[in-house]
Amino acid sequence: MEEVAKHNTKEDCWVVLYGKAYDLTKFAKVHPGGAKLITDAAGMDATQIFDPIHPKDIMDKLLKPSLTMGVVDAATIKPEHVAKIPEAPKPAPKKKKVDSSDQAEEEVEEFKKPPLNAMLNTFDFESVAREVMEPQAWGYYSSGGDDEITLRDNHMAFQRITMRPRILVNVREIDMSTQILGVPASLPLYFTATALAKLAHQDRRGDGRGAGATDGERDGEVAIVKAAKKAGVPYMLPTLSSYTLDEMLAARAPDQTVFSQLYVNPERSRSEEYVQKLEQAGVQALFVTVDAPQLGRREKDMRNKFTQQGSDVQGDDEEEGGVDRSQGATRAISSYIDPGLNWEDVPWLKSITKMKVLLKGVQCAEDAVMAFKAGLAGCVLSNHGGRQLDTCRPGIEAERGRRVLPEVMEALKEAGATKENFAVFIDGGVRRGGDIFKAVALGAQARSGWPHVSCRASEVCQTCQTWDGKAGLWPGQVSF
Ligand code: HEM
Ligand SMILES: Cc1cc2nc3c(=O)[nH]c(=O)nc-3n(C[C@H](O)[C@H](O)[C@H](O)COP(=O)(O)O)c2cc1C
Repeated sequence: MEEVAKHNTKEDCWVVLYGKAYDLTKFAKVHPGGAKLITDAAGMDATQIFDPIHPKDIMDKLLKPSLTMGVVDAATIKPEHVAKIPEAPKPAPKKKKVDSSDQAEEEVEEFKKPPLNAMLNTFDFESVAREVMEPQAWGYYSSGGDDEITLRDNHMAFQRITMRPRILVNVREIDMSTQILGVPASLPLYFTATALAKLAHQDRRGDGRGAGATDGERDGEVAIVKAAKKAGVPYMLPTLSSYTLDEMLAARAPDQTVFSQLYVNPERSRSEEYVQKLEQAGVQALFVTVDAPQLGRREKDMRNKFTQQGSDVQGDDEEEGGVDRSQGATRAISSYIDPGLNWEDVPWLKSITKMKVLLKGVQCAEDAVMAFKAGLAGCVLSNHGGRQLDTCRPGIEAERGRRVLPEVMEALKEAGATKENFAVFIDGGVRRGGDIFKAVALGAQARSGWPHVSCRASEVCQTCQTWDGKAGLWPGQVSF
């Protein structure tokens, strides 16, 4: 460790991860999370801060073997060598007035997490998550592209769709079970792929009880695999997971079927290898993400990081400063998501697997029809939860002149597609059961609900003010 500690500058940056020292000097400059996260740990053991974010095998996948400088003797790692998560400024705790006989005093009100069974919908979960998650992780989870117009509109579009009930229908027996791509599901819903699940389920307080953790566990995607089994719905494993693929697959119950999301790597052989592994493990369907060829600009998340890392948005360092850093990230992200992927690659995608291949991120009728004609198994109408290109239409949009799902369904029918030969899914803004109902009624086959919290109530006040004149809560929010 003494040897590693000598390489403790931006220009000469070695970092220890899981007992091995890596020379990250060059890699830091193209690191999608920004150089600072790595150079701040120069000469140190960064395992503690790395673990909640990345799978253990990411170095083997992305770094040249020559950058592994050697194995570090654990006995030589002293507490001062261990890089710690910087203390993030937490929002000031809420205060309440307490009347005493003399004067009104202010008392700090600690946030108490309500019991799980008091959280009834995703708005409730979001309210709690905002309080208990680390601000940096919350920034990553809750932010959308640019002005977050699409992010908000995704749910607003559901609110614009109103019910027209028919009466005197026998609803004594209700069965919501269905099949999603041949996989039985207890209701028409699957858990979609979301990167970096450990960020919401980690131990960052040093007391063994992390933000979302119950017994000091940090289960991330592994917990979602188990929850999907319990709920009887499929889960789409993310490519950019915080657990390794093997760990996620091993968490499955013997009879559990999962899907997988795929970001196509510019080195196609890497994707081929990944897909083969999925296929061998019995994964049923491959959802290729096509709406993120370049990284969306999440300004709230960026601002959050800068506040916490104490760097200047107009920073003088090309790699670390606000705008430049984000462009650095955009350049770097194309090192593992191929921005050149196009329709001519579809035959290749179909040729590398026997799994059903679908496109995730289709946003208009023309592309849905092209996917059908290219012989794909289906598509997800999605704008990536408003995290990529802002001002896109919500997949559920049904208003005249802006329609997406109804337009897609009509065009597909005209092109000869049927429920049996082409599946249409939808995601974005699904926050409660009624939303799933609306999507199914309009023709989609399943809704992909976000397994974590996904209503952006934090941003809602503004929206609410314009929407119903009341600041604060959406209808149905916080009921405890
Ligand atoms: C001190 C060590 C590290 C820390 C604290 C760290 C932290 C982060 C964070 C917070 C992000 C999310 C950025 C965003 O979405 O805005 C990120 C992204 C990323 N990092 Fe790291 N990282 C570290 C080391 C590494 C290493 C060694 C590699 C690869 C060998 C790596 C590869 C990536 C990749 C590919 C992404 C983009 C995809 C993703 O979000 O998973 N990182 N990193
Ligand atoms: C924190 C977060 C991470 C995500 N990561 C991925 C990802 O790695 N791959 C992907 O295809 N979609 C990703 N998505 C998009 C989701 O799969 C889905 O399209 C979107 O969240 C649906 O909108 P909703 O958040 O309003 O439910 C992510 C979404 C969130 C919120």
